[in-house]
Amino acid sequence: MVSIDASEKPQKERAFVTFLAGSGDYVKGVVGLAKGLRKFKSAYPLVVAVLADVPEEHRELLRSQGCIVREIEPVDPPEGQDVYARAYYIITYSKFRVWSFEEYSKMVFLDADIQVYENIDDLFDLEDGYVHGVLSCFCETSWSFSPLFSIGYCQYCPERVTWPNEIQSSPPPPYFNGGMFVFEPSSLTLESLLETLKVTPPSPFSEQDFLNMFFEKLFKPVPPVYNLILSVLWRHPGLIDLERVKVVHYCPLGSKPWKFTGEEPNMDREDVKMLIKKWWDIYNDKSLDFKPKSNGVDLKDTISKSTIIDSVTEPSYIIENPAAPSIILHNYEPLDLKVMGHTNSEEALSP
Ligand SMILES: O=c1ccn([C@@H]2O[C@H](COP(=O)(O)OP(=O)(O)O)[C@@H](O)[C@H]2O)c(=O)[nH]1
Ligand SMILES: OC[C@H]1O[C@H](O[C@@H]2[C@@H](O)[C@H](O)[C@@H](O)[C@H](O)[C@@H]2O)[C@H](O)[C@@H](O)[C@H]1O
Ligand SMILES: [Mn+2]
Repeated sequence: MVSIDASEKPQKERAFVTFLAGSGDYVKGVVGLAKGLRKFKSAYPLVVAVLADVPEEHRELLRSQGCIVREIEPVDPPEGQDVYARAYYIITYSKFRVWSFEEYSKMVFLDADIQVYENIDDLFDLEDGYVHGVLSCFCETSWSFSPLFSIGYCQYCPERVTWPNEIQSSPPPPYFNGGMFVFEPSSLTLESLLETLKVTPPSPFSEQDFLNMFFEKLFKPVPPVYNLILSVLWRHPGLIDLERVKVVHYCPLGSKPWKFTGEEPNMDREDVKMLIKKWWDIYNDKSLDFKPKSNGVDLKDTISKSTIIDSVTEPSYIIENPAAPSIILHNYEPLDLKVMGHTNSEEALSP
């Protein structure tokens, strides 16, 4: 019997992974994310889990930007009334398929409406056996269905309200935003996710609610600079130092850079306009386009990308000279693995 000692066992790779559905403009988000990870010299590739409805032209565009495109089966939403905060949240359960990518030892999931503004490879060194993510803010009206919203509770300022006993004896467990999480792929975990989903009714934030319930005992918060939900800027002024933010999540309605008009509430803020421009600067930076190499020869010249890139309409929104961010707030320490020892939201949020 041939034995392979640990040193010979092929090291599994690490990778970032995102999710893409439909033939719309989210593909621009993935192109931007691929270029952002390249800009900040990430050591790991970007895998894109695509549903069958993503057109070949978009898949080719993503491959031309160095992405690893993997088609996944959709995950059907649980039986029950459609209660989603946004109608399209019905498709986001399909994110669960990323647990099937067992050729990777560790993955960092990033929504397609996320951009990185620093290298975040340190996330891969977080403790194994847990799901790591950034706490959600409960202050947007998208949370108005929740009693937490009614009493004004938010994880970003837990001391703001005294916890009324009539609701429950203590604040809820930490709850993370489903746009960024660190996990280890496992087909057993995927099977358990899917089996549990069958007996779990739908809820407003679909897969995000489900993942928080499923991983309640295995979730460890990381500092908000690793997934700045844009609305935290106006819901909690005085909390985040924009200069130190590593990841921006363009969540709020109207904040998707590829369809930004500046008309929705808060979209006329100088800090929002600055972050939209930062996104476009990366998206439009041709020096960040993927340059495949073979035997050291730059194959870029042999791939006629112009026909592919042009197929994605050029940016419809450019802001000239937005003001620099006017908010200088608490500094967050860069992710220090010792921080990973904390077990509650207060510790995770403490500067
Ligand atoms: O038409 C769509 C809508 C959503 N998504 C994917 O689903 C994620 C979650 O949707 P979104 O980011 O819009 O939700 P939010 O974070 O704004 O609540 C997106 O980032 C994409 O990765 C997609 O690919 N196509
Ligand atoms: O399907 C549920 C979605 O729930 C999350 O979006 C929400 C959530 O973050 C709320 O906390 C915000 O208030 C809201 O604005 C934002 O849209 C994830 O970003 C997204 O990837 C996905 O999981
Ligand atoms: Mn998102």
